[in-house]
Amino acid sequence: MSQRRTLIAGNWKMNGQKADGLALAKGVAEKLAGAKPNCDLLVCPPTTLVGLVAEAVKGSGLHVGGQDCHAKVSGAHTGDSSAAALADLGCTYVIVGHSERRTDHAESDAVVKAKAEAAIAAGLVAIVCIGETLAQRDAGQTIEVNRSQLVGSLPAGATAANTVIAYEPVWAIGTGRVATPAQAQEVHAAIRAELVKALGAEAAGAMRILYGGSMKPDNAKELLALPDVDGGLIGGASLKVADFWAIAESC
Ligand SMILES: O=C[C@H](O)COP(=O)(O)O
Repeated sequence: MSQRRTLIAGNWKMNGQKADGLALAKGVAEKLAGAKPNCDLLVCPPTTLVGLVAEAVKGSGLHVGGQDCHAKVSGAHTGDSSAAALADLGCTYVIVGHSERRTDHAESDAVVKAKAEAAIAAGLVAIVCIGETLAQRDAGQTIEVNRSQLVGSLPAGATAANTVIAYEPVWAIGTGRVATPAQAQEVHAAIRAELVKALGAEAAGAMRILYGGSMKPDNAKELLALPDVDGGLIGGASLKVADFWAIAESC
């Protein structure tokens, strides 16, 4: 049996305002009060809602996370949020290096690594995202691209307790085109092998690697059953209580 506890993480992205965000978070927390799925559950609302959501679900067992943090603790960085501030609001996780941030904000592996290190220093678990584009996959570069992003983005001092890796093929995000189980397992196994080199077999064996990219209730069970898939980072399907819960129940 895997020593890794499955993590089902919802990334709401830039969706939700007070009323619908609260309803969504409370809806998931209420489900959690009635039944305990065989996984950890996390929601990552937009920064504008993190404090409100964290207060609303306090004590429910539902984890709350940020979608990004700055690498610095404080200072003149207009519009950014520090990892410490997210922790202060009640977050226990933060996503770093999502492909949308790598693209929209030109975040390099070095920036992502620095953000992950800031997250860990603030006591958060860093969810470090990597993944290839369709052009890179078509060019046969999938494994090398993911290997290189992983090595460049992995925080110093990474352990299974403070770091989670999320493999998100860019071509599968928000497209409805999910990776096949064989495609997902191939990359997850390659990531695990690279983690063994970087951290040793024990830490690598215990570290969770999530799959993200059009994970839905109808494909989650098959993906989550793969030997090196330890959970999901879910966008669209995390915006509906029923869909997110159905995925959690397939753990
Ligand atoms: O962070 C989540 C991913 O980008 C997946 O999004 P999606 O489930 O809408 O494809």
